[in-house]
Amino acid sequence: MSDHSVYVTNQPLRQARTSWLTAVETAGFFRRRPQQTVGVDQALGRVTAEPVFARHSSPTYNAAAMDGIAVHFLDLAAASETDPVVLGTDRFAKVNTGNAVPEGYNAVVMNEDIHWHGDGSAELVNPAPPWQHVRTVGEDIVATELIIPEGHVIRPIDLGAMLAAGVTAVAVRIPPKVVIIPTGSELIPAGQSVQPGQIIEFNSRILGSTLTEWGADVEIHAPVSDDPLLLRQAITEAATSADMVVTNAGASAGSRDYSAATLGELGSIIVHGVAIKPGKPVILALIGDTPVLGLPGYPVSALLTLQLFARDLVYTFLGAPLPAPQTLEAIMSRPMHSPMGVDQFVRVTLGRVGDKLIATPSGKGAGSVMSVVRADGMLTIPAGSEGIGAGERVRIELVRSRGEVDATLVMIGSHDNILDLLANHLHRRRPPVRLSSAHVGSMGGIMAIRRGEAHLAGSHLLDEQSGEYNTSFIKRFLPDLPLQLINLCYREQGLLVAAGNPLRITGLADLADRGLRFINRQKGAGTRLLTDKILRDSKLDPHQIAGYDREEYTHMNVAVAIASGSADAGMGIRAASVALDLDFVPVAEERYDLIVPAAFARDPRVCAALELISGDHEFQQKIVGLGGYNLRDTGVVMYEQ
Ligand SMILES: Nc1nc2c(c(=O)[nH]1)N[C@H]1C(S)=C(S)[C@@H](COP(=O)(O)OP(=O)(O)OC[C@H]3O[C@@H](n4cnc5c(N)ncnc54)[C@H](O)[C@@H]3O)O[C@H]1N2
Ligand code: MOO
Repeated sequence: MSDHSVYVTNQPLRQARTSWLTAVETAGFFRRRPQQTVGVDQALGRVTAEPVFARHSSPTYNAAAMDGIAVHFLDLAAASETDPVVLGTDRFAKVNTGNAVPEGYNAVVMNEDIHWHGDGSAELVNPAPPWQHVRTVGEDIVATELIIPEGHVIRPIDLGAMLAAGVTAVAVRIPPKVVIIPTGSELIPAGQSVQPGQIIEFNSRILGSTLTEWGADVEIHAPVSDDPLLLRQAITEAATSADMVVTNAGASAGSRDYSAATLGELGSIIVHGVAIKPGKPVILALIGDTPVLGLPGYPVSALLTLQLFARDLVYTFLGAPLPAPQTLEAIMSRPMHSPMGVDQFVRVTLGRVGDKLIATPSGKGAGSVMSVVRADGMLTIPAGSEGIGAGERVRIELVRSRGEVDATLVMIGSHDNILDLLANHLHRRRPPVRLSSAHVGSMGGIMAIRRGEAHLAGSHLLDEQSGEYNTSFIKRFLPDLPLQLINLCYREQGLLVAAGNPLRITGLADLADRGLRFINRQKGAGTRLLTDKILRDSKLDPHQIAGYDREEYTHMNVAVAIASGSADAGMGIRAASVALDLDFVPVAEERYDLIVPAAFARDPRVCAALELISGDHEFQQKIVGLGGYNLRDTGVVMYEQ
């Protein structure tokens, strides 16, 4: 193996795409375009390689379009209510819908318009225009007519048109064969128990299914461990047998990242390193005339770079048109910083609140699969921009339909485990309602309501002076907004500790005394205020608590930190301890309410949520099953202004 120092450049995206597509084209990749003939029954979703013309007309004969009698239209020319025409049995023929209209006839009269005489003759009171109720030869398709053009993705209706026109086989493109090679010694197959340092191999399925959706013929290679010889062997074989190869991971400059060195030896590297985030270390190479993409290991980086650099290749190889992106203009709910010189791709959720379409980042980190699961669209912050300000207009490329976006209920504020239940029950309704919930703490929710960016906010802010929940904060921060405060639940707050409470933690004082590791919630979270109140009540200084500055955004993130041993205790709801089999030291019961602005009280999405909360017994039983909830006031209006 040659010198392992790898030089990752930072090419602008546009330049990288141009060099890549030019190199692939020059190599002759797009000239291959193999084709085959398949039966129409096998043709759904395939791309036509040649235009399809009608072999014969449809209908192939003049067909009755109604049940009735075939007549000669001239015989009825003089018919009227006052002077009906009576046709003898030799002047008409009975026909059913679809029957051939016999020679000598050129119109059909419906049964409903015939008065039958006892001798079998037919009395008619209306004239008939020529070819009335007749589907004439070629009315639908005329022999030799173009049915579908070349480069067309065959749909169910196209199959019918081809068969109707006598076409039983069709020339289609052979899809490009793509071999995906996951790499990394840490990868194990899904379904096995995972040891520390091991990663379930799932990227190949994201990448493979995406390629399949585009029309490629995908083969997934078994994961190759970080061994340059094995990698070299796998890539060499794949490049011989496939039209395109995708390797995954080992793309950057780590001591076990062999992709670039291997591809450099086997072929030529066109690009290594693009000024995008995520996805920077992507490698674009050619082995002979076979494109090989070395995608970064992080799932979001891998998917994004596949979209940026493989999609055009698959569609062009197939001769199919690239689907046009669907875009929408939205308003950014919070500022997004972006490094200069880098095209940054931000996954966002969208929600229509009042007359505004609000975009909110759905999560960050190139390793966050859920940021893509949740996303409704993608925002690109171009290289020349330092970021987007809150309230700024942005153009979003949709990954979901507008209908789904419009059916989204936007809830911003405090996190509670009930929200996952709510999301599922709302989605079960017909028509479904999608819940987009951003967990930014109770104060964050109140502010989102103030800016008109959420339909609902969950809040559990205790006013220490009055001992009341939420009302004083609403009066202060939402003074002029007509709204209702509706109770969702009472819930137990306490210290989440490891199963069995091995450290015998009884309260925050134990943490201070024994130097145990705490994990906190973010500023503005109701749970954070509760922690601070308890510290004050117990005359403890936050500085005495190790980990006071370590912040998480949800109860479940606090719980998982304790379950994984990275902290000894954290404040949270009982349901989070139940969910992860932790122990729970109760501290307080608190009230959790929903702020419902009057402007949205009749919104169908809001009504659906409120109906579930206050009226659905099964839903309420599920809440109780989570542990630590009391529903004595659920659905009750606690305050109104
Ligand atoms: N010193 C530097 N470190 C890193 C740089 C850099 O420029 N200098 N770049 C960072 C960026 S940006 C990215 S993106 C990552 C990508 O690096 P690799 O392509 O070498 O990927 P790995 O480190 O091997 O893996 C990253 C991550 O993804 C997991 N993974 C990999 N394959 C799969 C799979 N098939 N299924 C599921 N998960 C997978 C892997 O286990 C790692 O956790 O490098 C940064 N570092
Ligand atoms: O490019 Mo990496 O994908 O930013 O994380």
